Amino acid sequence: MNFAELERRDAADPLAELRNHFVIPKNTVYLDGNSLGLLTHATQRRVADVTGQQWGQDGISSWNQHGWVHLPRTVGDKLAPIIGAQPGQVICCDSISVNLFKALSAAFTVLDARGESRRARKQVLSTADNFPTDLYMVQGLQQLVGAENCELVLAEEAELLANLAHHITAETAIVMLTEVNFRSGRRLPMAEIIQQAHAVGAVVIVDLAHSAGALPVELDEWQADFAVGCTYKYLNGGPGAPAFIYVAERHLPTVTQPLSGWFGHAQPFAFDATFAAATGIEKMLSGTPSILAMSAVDAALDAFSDVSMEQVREKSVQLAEVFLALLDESGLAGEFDCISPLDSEQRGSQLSFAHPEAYAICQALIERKVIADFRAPNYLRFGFTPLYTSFKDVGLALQRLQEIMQTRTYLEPRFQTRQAVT
Ligand SMILES: Cc1ncc(COP(=O)(O)O)c(C=O)c1O
Ligand SMILES: Nc1c(O)cccc1C(=O)C[C@H](N)C(=O)O
Repeated sequence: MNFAELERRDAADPLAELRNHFVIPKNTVYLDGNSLGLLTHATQRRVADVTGQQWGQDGISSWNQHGWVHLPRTVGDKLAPIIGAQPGQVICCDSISVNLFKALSAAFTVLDARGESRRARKQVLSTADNFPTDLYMVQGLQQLVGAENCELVLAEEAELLANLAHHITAETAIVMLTEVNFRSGRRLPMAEIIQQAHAVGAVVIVDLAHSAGALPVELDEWQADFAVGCTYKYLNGGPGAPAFIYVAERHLPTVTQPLSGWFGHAQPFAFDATFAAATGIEKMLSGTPSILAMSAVDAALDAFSDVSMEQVREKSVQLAEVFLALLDESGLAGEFDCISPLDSEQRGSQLSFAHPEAYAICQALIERKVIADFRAPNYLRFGFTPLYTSFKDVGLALQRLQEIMQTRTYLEPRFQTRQAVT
């Protein structure tokens, strides 16, 4: 496949125009939207307006005048269709980690409301290579409430998939899974998993960090109980942008969560000494929303207003398929062990490869302005963001990878020294 063919694909791409909504770093092929999405022009303008006019001129009256006080819900409702949720079930706040703590605690209250005994049903099932913060949050809750009330149980992903019924049992309280694995890009069959969990009375929390904005998600249709996700990857909300939490409507009247801050109160501005939770999704809020960061997310979501997630998915699959075809043509496929499923149905919007020199190759790519990333111990990840990744980008990435491998530049000492944070 030559560059003429890649340019032909770009010309025929119905999403191609969306790239113009983004600030694309100069001469750069950006394949790291699975870690930090690019800035949109709309966000740049909004942040200028929120600082210049709203905060700068209208000041404190902006809480009402510019709807700051309702922003978590406004952004939640805007995000809802992207993750297959009817409005009123999603709210933007905090980080995934904090939202997981709230979701885990709330999930136990769903079981309490059914009269389940914590001691009989205390297991939180997850996968051993889930993103660590997810596991850490369960460990933190376990420490708080005691191992007799909450116990983290880990399964190997492949073993779990091979026999759901063996792992999800009457002792399982909560199944807490990330739909798309951050290392391998493997996508779990969430509808099937949720069905099995519900069949044995367990509650499900889905982490959508690597799904939201990258592929169609159907939380309502799946009958998911809770979900969390971030907005800084495929939703392009910006570094440290606030996350989101989904609670299925059927649970909203009864669930409670322990981080009962005043923004989760039914009447925050009554300043009552006693907590009384809001009745809707606002009950998942804790403290004051981060308005600058949340405004950035709000504006970034406009990029999704005229596209369907099916279109996004179709392009994502094509980008990855072109990447794999070009890798094959380059003769490098044998050298890079693809740890992502080769069946596109089973993966998210990234490809990951194991290579003993993955770190150095990644650094050499970055020097040539192909932004990929490295994950320990030896994985090279390439993320495809259909809103701004072009087919030509994929061709350029492969061309530069080929140069690096042929000239063995990655063996130069400067690429070999690992930085503490990548
Ligand atoms: C699956 C997953 N969950 C959680 C996180 C992080 O969550 P937080 O928003 O708390 O930093 C990440 C990435 O940073 C992730 O990939
Ligand atoms: N959230 C991140 C951050 O604050 C700094 C650096 C990277 C990240 C990430 O998002 C990592 C990401 N979840 C991953 O898949 O590796």
